Amino acid sequence: MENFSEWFHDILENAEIIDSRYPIKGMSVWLPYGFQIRKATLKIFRDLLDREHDEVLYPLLIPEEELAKEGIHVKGFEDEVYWVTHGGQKELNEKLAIRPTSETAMYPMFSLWVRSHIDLPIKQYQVVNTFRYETKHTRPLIRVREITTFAEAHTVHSSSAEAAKQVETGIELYKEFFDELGIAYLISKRPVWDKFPGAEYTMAFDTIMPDGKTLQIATVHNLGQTFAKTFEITFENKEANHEYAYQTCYGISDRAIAAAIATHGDEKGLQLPPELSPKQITIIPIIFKDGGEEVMAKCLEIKKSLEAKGIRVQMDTRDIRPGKKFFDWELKGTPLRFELGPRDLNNNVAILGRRDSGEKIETSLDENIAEKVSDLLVEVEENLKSTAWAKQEEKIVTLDTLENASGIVDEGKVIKFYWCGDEECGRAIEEEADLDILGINEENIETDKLCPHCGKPAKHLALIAKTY
Ligand SMILES: Nc1ncnc2c1ncn2[C@@H]1O[C@H](COS(=O)(=O)NC(=O)[C@@H](N)CS)[C@@H](O)[C@H]1O
Ligand SMILES: [Mg+2]
Ligand SMILES: [Zn+2]
Repeated sequence: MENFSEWFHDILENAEIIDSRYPIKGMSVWLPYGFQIRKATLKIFRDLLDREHDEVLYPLLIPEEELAKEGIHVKGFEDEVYWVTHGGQKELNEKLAIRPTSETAMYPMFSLWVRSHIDLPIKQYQVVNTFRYETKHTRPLIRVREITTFAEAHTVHSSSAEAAKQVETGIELYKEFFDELGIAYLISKRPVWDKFPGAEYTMAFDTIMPDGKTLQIATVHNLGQTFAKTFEITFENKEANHEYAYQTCYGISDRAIAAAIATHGDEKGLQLPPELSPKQITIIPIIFKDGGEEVMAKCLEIKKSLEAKGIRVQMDTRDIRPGKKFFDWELKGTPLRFELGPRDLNNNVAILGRRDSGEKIETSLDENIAEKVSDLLVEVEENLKSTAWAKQEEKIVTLDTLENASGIVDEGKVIKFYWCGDEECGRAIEEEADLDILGINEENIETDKLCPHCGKPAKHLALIAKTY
């Protein structure tokens, strides 16, 4: 893990997650194994969003006129938008943007739908691919040009308070989502100069990758009435007056999968929380020349009992030596394995192996194996999550001064510091340390400490780091 970037690229290839040799920079192919992980991730995500959102689907293409309507928004994306200019041989009379995100696809429709406060709130989400002509160094899953797993939620409200509350709901949903992926995260309010184009404020989730750099894995934006004014989304309120609506939007992407791979992976390869892992246990019959049939029969019986309990199980019956099988499934990150040989059968025992702790647990075959496996899977899930949070805690240092900030960050740390919150000061801090202020992690704290840069009274605890 010393060279995380190399480890990350290798694991995507060796565990057959994606193939980034697709002949367009920043675009890759989801391979079968990776696709199953993506599918499991989206199932977790949809189960959460479906609690109070409607899943929908909007067109990929956006008329230039709509994309350009909101000045700050289009400014923020003008260097990243891909355009469609032709239909067949014919040049289109209006360029069409390929969605970099879908505000300008959705909000003209909201404008058609919203008339009265009884039409509100609208809470929709879609899981689509979006396209951004990223000019910074692209990396598979981390900074891509086709964001294949862009899950964007957009909500419309009849009051500013309700929109602010929805931002909090979005944050809670994402906390649950990342908790299920066992990913540790930091939540901060992005500095004003780094918020989403057109938003009033942006709340962001960052995770500390093994190399100490932080990755923005989700954002929740309070859009205020800016887009409602641009797209004429107005409603008749209870007092029969017309008001502009209040909006939020929030999203995650392929980075959620990148973060799960990075968080739980190790020198042996991929490691996945049981909910994400395509298979949760591999049964490995240890076959010698004699006693093979009984071993196979027992293994099949165990496989059936696991499947009956809804456990995703596979049996590795390849004619290769067991050690190679262990290696392969450790590389693929399968949480558990079940080994059974003729001698074990005679002693009426089997071995359950844990990928996370390396533990080998001798188990009587008279036990309820399916129950034991279910319990172990819960233990593995808890262990992976608590390990991730412990690792994150180790990487955060709270400092009174930013003197040696870049040196400390180079050791793979994230710095929490007392900040005045002023933009000019913040930008100067970033400039001097050549780092990014992630934002305010604890707002309006009680402290008599002074801002390390400008000496004004500190108002918040902020985070600063090297970022992806
Ligand atoms: N090039 C990229 N590759 C992978 N993920 C990305 C990329 N650009 C953005 N993301 C992810 O997508 C999330 C949402 O993107 S965003 O620009 O911050 N916000 C929006 O687009 C809003 N419409 C909410 S969906 C980001 O928090 C980040 O995690
Ligand atoms: Mg970007
Ligand atoms: Zn200051």
